[in-house]
Amino acid sequence: MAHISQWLFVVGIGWMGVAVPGPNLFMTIRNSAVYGRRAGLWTALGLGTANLISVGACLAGIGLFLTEAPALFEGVRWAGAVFLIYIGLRSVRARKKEGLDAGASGRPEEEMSRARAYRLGLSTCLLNPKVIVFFLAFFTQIVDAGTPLAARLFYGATIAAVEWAWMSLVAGFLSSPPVRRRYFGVSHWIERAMGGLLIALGTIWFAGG
Ligand SMILES: NC(=[NH2+])NCCC[C@H](N)C(=O)O
Repeated sequence: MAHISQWLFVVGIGWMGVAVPGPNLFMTIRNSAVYGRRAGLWTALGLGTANLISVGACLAGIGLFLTEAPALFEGVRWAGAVFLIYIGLRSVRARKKEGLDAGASGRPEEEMSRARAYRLGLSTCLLNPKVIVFFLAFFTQIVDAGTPLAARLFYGATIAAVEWAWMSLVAGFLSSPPVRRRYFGVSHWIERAMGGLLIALGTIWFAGG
């Protein structure tokens, strides 16, 4: 029973980390609002995969290595900042999409391949060094020192699943035909707004935030 309550605690902590607005969320909103359900769901899958990779890296001690080697950590942070600003700049220049229907079928209006959506989710999350820091803190401070490796793996996988599930819900909601019809005419503004937020985050990362 103690295990179930600890696991529920992990679900809660994971959800809190996931629900805080950040690049992962902005990328999910952008891709699902502009490119439709398929793109949103594949982005969520990419984010979930990246979480698993970060969990693995932390458990293998690579995470600690990253935070102990400031140059490496800075490298990831800078790469992440460049990436966010690049995607952000492409997004703020988005034009109104002419000649497309309101997506009643829920199909993507503009094509974004599954692979591209997946890669965007994966890179957004992998290039965010804070995700590694989150997992390190989680494994060293929240889960106690005596927690066996198998339980750690399971808890890490739980957090990855929470991220995947939450972002899939966001994507599913934004791309559902009734919701989509409401904002369809202004979806380029959603793309621009998300682009602005990505640029802002990238700039903050450059500044060391
Ligand atoms: N499991 C995590 N803490 N994932 C990081 C997600 C951070 C934040 N929710 C974002 O949208 O960027």
